[in-house]
Amino acid sequence: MRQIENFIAGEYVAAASGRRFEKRSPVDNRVIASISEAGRPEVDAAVQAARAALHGEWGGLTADQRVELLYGVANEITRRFEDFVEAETADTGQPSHVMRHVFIPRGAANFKVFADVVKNVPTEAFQMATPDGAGALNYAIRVPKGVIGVICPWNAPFLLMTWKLGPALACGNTVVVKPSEETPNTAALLGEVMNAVGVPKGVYNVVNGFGPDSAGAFLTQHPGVDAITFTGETRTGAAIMKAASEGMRDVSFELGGKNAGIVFADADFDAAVDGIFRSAFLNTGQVCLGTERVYVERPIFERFVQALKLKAEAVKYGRPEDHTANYGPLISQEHKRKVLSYYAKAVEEGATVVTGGGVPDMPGELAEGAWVQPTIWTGLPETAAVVREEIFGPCCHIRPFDSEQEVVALANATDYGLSTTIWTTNLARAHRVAARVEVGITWINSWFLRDLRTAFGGSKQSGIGREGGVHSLEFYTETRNVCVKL
Ligand SMILES: NC(=O)c1ccc[n+]([C@@H]2O[C@H](COP(=O)([O-])OP(=O)(O)OC[C@H]3O[C@@H](n4cnc5c(N)ncnc54)[C@H](O)[C@@H]3O)[C@@H](O)[C@H]2O)c1
Ligand SMILES: O=C/C=C/C=C(\O)C(=O)O
Repeated sequence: MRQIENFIAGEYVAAASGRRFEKRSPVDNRVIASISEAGRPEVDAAVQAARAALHGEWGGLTADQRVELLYGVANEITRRFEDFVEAETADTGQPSHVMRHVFIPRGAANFKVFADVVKNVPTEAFQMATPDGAGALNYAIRVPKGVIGVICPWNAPFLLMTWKLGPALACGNTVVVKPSEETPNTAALLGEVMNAVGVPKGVYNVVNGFGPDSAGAFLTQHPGVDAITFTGETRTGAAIMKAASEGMRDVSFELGGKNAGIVFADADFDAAVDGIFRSAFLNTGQVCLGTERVYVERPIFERFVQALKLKAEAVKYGRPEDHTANYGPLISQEHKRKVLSYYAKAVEEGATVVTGGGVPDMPGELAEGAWVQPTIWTGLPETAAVVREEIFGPCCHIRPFDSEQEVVALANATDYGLSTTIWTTNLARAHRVAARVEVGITWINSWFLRDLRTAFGGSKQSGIGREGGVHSLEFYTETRNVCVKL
């Protein structure tokens, strides 16, 4: 069984309280790790270490020197690729080939892309006239914001953590990370990488624990934290925003979604079925950008439902290292209970269960894991709880539509606004609909195709702010204007 400690000022340390909690495997519910739960003293020490690093060697580095170090971090992640794959699959139970091809490579990319952004982005300058005719010159300088609190979810732990660390460190900040209690492994491993590469002590710190009355709350309430970046549930975002209001600390939030997939009758049918299948069921539906509401134009509705059903019924359950498997368990027993409660609610609400709706028959010790069937419903009104609320499981409701106007209204009738995926071969319509859907991220004839230079974030209750490319600089730096009278 793995022992996971906190990582403070370059050292792995257990909490003074001696408190530990257990991590169970999603695959078979075995206890696989014991984790030290940081209390206020450890959070305090981590924030102080991060502050000291800002004023120490790290703060004295040039941008070029930081960029070199971050390239070193990316290369060391690549060198230890299999360790990261192993750590992430242990935590999430997802197929290792998905980790190998999608999630872990993004960890290295997240450091490289933001190193490049910081190296290449210009700062603004404005010349202005003055009454004496000599003029003045304004120019901007960017400075790091300071100590950043980084609060992470469990669904794509390494990708989502490094998506914040890359720009935070490239901009010269220091960080204290609170990984999800469900997925502490890769954050701990990254400490070894930082030390191996020579990132100064205190730049990267990790405190483990839960949210309320634990490391998450202690960190977000800590007055030594200058800004907080958070990915997770909208409800948690509200609690963190409250904490951040004390001291007027800035926040960047990537929150929940109830994303719509829109399939027009003229779409490339097989590509649309494949795309919606991936968006609903990749990572067992635990993707913030995933599709839980599917709208299909009436002429192809029945055929589409049948085709998606066939694919959902063909998933191969199995352990992460089983190369023939393409579908994993949910993250935890707790999440399994939540998803199954929605499966039951859908039936109570009068859904037609096209496929799934329960727990698969798993052999041997896998029967103890957090497995649920991929599930498709039809026939529910838009007011049904399973059509309105984020379930974060492998399920979707499919409804027919008759016009472009109708489907835009349906897609927008939600408090969330993270992403959408539109399938059509009519380009003019694709652009029209994309402009009218109230979300931060729209994919046309694709899904989760990521260019890390683009703006990423949600509208409405799906988030505050945008990260990605130069947009990340808005959050991770403070812009100062200098006005020089000539
Ligand atoms: N918009 C995006 O980019 C994006 C990406 C991935 C996941 N998500 C969302 O994340 C959610 C799933 O992740 P989750 O269940 O881990 O989310 P969560 O909100 O339950 O937990 C996220 C993190 O916040 C911590 N936390 C909880 N309460 C806290 C508090 N009061 N103060 C400080 N920290 C606290 C948790 O310990 C965890 O580390 C889904 O809603 C999903 O849509 C959004
Ligand atoms: O589960 C959510 C996945 C989010 C993806 C990103 O934040 C990203 O690709 O940068």
